[in-house]
Amino acid sequence: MADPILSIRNVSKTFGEFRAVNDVSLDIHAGTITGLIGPNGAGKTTLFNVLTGMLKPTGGTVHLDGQNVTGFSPDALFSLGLGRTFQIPRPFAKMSVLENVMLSPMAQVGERVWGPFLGAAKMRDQEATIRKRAMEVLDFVTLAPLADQAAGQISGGQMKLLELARILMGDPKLILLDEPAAGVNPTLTKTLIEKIEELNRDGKTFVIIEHDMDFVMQHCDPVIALAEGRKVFEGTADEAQSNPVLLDAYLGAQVE
Ligand SMILES: Nc1ncnc2c1ncn2[C@@H]1O[C@H](COP(=O)(O)OP(=O)(O)OP(=O)(O)O)[C@@H](O)[C@H]1O
Repeated sequence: MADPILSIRNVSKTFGEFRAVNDVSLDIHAGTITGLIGPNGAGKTTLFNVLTGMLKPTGGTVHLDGQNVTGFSPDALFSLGLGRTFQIPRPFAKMSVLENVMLSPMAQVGERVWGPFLGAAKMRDQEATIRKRAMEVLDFVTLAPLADQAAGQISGGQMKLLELARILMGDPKLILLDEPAAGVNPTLTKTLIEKIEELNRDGKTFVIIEHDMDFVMQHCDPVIALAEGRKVFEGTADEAQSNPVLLDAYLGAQVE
């Protein structure tokens, strides 16, 4: 098998005495949609926070495409092609949907790098380019009709699509989604899944935290389970559904 796009070795994160993530090792392979499951408090979001540079691990290493990126900042990781969305989206509520996408960190990186060297006309050109790209991305996630609406006024599901649009501005190769389907109506969930699968066919790799087991079993492979900070299962969706321990402890009635 090809080298993993993301390689996590013995990663731990403690808060005081409490081990939220405990010695987790796993590989994410390019082109997959990995489902990360586990009960509340298992450490899934904490692991995402470590992988995306929002928290520094207490121990262990993270390699992205073979490069040791342990402890890198979220900006640096985003520049290297790692995008993530949050369990609860936090758009700039008073700005328009389009402005939120135009403010994506990747567009900002461009501005930081080029801004001081560009004349006013070139800056306008660059803004036009960012605007055009933002509209394309909004069109892709089906939000183009809402481009001028205040981001605080769209639905929770539309905010999740907006988050996806923001990270797509950076053209990431690896996308981590934290509970994309939570609180989203079935129609928008369907749209979101279609977009994830389309992006995946185009070569993007996903890791998805999700409590909705139908979502995980139908769209994720492999499936990895955490419990009390540790990795307790790794296998295919079929194996997950027939694993007695997992079924009993983490999937329960949801699968039946
Ligand atoms: N900043 C923090 N300080 C102290 N404890 C924390 C902090 N962040 C998370 N924890 C604790 O770490 C544990 C793991 O939390 P985490 O949010 O990673 O779990 P999760 O698997 O994502 O849960 P959920 O499915 O409910 O989102 C929880 O007990 C949580 O209270």
